[in-house]
Amino acid sequence: MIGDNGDQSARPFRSGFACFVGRPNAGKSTLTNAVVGEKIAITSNRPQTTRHAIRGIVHREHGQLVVVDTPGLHRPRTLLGQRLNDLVRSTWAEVDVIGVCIPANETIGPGDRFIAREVAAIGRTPKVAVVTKSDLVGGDRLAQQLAAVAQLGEETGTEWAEVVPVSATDRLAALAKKSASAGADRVELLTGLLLDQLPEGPPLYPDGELTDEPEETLVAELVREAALEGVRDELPHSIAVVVEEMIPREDRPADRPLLDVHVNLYVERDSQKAIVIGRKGARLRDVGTRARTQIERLLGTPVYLDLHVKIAKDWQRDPKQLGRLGF
Ligand SMILES: Nc1nc2c(ncn2[C@@H]2O[C@H](COP(=O)(O)OP(=O)(O)OP(=O)(O)O)[C@@H](O)[C@H]2O)c(=O)[nH]1
Repeated sequence: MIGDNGDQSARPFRSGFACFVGRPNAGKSTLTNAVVGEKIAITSNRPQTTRHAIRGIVHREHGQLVVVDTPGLHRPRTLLGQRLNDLVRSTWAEVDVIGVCIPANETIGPGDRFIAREVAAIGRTPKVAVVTKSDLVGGDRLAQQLAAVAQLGEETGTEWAEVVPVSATDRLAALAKKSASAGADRVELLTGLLLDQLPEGPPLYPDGELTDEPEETLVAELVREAALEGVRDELPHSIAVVVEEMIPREDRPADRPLLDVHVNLYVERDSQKAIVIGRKGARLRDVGTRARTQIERLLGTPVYLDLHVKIAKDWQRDPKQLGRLGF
């Protein structure tokens, strides 16, 4: 609102980058989606789901916040693991504010301390502690966790600019108009606090743009998300997805368009291929149906999804294959 309120109109426009860090499964991707208000990053209950630095863009009257989603930092066991860690560190060094995510329902452990120390070393970049998944605990436990997070800051030499509890899932539900709650509202509060930490500057992206990721990447991630559901052990890390082609079907009436989407899903071994495809192809059909629904929502057009499972032997350890698969 532009009025004659001196304070409001004098408020400078701020813009810049934020990232959420935290150990695997801390809720970083879900929080990115909740802050941006759209499904930009895929999520799953398997650790290390995130592989790409995906940006979501938040537009507010007085600022623009670009959220970069990074993988969780972890002990690298493969070349992919090493590259992911490098990606995380280089992202941290570039952003204007870091949100350190710590789940409300889990005791603070060595992983959180490791990350807090790493971010403390990044010097002057402001750090906001975000206590995620606040919906999973009661008020007493939440209060204890907030105190533990303050303590973590002291122990590791990290100076928290703010400590904020949030529920990203409640926020996403509220956005879908299903409910309202304090945890959901505090996502908006967090967004404001992050914006306050940004330098003054003009918008970095056009109004209304929610992400600068190419559509192909988002589509590939939606397919990977569908494929991850229900698979176990090492298989999630062995799945890579590449969109080969997206072309509008010719000879369709203008009011009934159809987009042909050709996707290859790579696994590392024959046995994994069999699991992904399932008995008589049942599992792959199911993955295709779920992915197609999400892709149609994202792109706003009916889609024909052509999904193939291929083997890229031991791709996680092979530099050439990593390159081809976009890492
Ligand atoms: N109840 C509840 N669950 C949440 C919330 N945020 C995330 N989760 C769940 O926690 C799990 C991990 O969430 P992600 O957002 O994928 O976590 P992440 O930190 O991005 O994980 P990596 O990509 O593996 O590093 C998923 O099952 C989410 O649904 C929340 O606010 N409340």
